[in-house]
Amino acid sequence: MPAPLSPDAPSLLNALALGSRALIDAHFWSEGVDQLLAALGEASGVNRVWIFQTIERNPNGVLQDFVFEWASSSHYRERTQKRFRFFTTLIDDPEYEEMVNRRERGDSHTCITSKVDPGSLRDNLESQSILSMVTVPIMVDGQWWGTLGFDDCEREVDWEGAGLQALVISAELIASAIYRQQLTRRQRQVDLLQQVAACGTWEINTRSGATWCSSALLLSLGYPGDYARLPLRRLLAHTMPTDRLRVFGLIRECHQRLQTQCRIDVQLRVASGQWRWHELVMESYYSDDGYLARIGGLVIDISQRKKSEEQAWAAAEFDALTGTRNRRGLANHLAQLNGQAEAAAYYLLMIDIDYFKHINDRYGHPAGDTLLVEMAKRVYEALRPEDCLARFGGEEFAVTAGDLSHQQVVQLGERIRQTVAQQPFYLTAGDSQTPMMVTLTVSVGIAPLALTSDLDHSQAVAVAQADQALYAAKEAGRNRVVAHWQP
Ligand SMILES: Nc1nc2c(ncn2[C@@H]2O[C@H](COP(=O)(O)OP(=O)(O)OP(=O)(O)O)[C@@H](O)[C@H]2O)c(=O)[nH]1
Repeated sequence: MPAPLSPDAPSLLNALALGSRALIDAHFWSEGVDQLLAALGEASGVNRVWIFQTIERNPNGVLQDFVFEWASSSHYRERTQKRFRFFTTLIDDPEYEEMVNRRERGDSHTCITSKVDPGSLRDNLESQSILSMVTVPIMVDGQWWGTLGFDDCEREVDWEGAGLQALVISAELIASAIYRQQLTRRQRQVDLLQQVAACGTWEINTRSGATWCSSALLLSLGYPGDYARLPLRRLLAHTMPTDRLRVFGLIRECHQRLQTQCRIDVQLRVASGQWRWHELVMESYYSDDGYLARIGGLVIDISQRKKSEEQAWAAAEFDALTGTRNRRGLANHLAQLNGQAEAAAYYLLMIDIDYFKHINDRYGHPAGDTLLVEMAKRVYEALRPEDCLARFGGEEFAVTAGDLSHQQVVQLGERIRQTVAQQPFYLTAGDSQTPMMVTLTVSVGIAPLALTSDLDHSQAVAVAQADQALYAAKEAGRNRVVAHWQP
């Protein structure tokens, strides 16, 4: 038997150079792999170069798929054979098991069939008329992704040495092409997810000021998705100036506490030029000496959520018909005043439309609604900006006013009464196109309102007293103002 041949290392290196260029240039990474295998096959003179992808390793065997092949002639092609489609090789032979273990560890394996101990590995090689074989595992991210193999059916080749080194480099080139392709695919998925979820990712290097934004974020801010790098000042210009100061303040606070995560709601100017609410989730990265090195994180468009919250807040605090505050809105307004203002003299004025039932009976409920809206507008005009008007229910309104003497608040009640009574309201009822003139009057009851720490109680007292005064006004003939302190 002649001594085994050694592959020509310079030809293999040349093939490697050609193949690596193909891997970089190819539009699809698989085309690059095909070209690399062909270059290596031709340079080494073997009959077949192949790649098996590892699908699963289980205790009994390995499930693989035959994914790439180059053959020196069609006679040596095997990939098209059905038996190589997702095939399982049973581990029933120590030599074969050792070979699989080596592949899993990332070690290459060479063999000359005539020197392999009898067993399933040798049977397998002989059944394919292979005289010598070399396999190099393709390790992607530390995992046995697959195997690059060279079969020679005409020669016994000794691959040890420079030839094998070239094959190891080939497997690494293929592994990095696979890794790149996996990253690109994942990147695309992340981009899609960010677009669907209206969010983006960003990072700022605090030392250099260099920024990085995901393509979804760039697109939402009005830049092309592949925009190389936004200058920091341009990125900051997308943040509402007042919010920018809050962000800086929060970062400073986090830094002092060496806190790594924080969040804040800010308004960002988006592609349309509108300001939209976003949630900034920030992660700080510190260097070993405690220096803030990078800040990055998520930015999520929450404008829809903010809008719903505002709508819910408005629904909870404002009256849907007249647009004035409701009972809860008035209570919250008073609670806010209580937090800020000195406990100045405050008053509650209860305003009730006289004989409103007649209006509904005569002109219909929708006309009555219109009158309530118009009435609220008129009362509002009689008030000072700091006074608060609320619809308490039905045809009853309440006003809170502060910083007035007893006499002044009675004058305010009088002004409200007059503004309603002095000018008629105009209504269209039913199918009639001609507006009808309706005169209205209101009765007003006034009581002092103490802004105390137990606001619920003092408000209830004021409502009861103002109601008594209102009742007195109704009893006295309506269209009048009565204060609780008046005899
Ligand atoms: N159109 C309309 N009517 C309402 C609304 N809420 C309450 N009302 C009506 O307001 C009327 C109140 O009637 P009453 O409590 O008897 O009082 P009034 O007729 O105004 O008489 P006095 O208060 O005694 O002067 C009822 O007919 C209610 O149906 C509303 O939202 N829209």
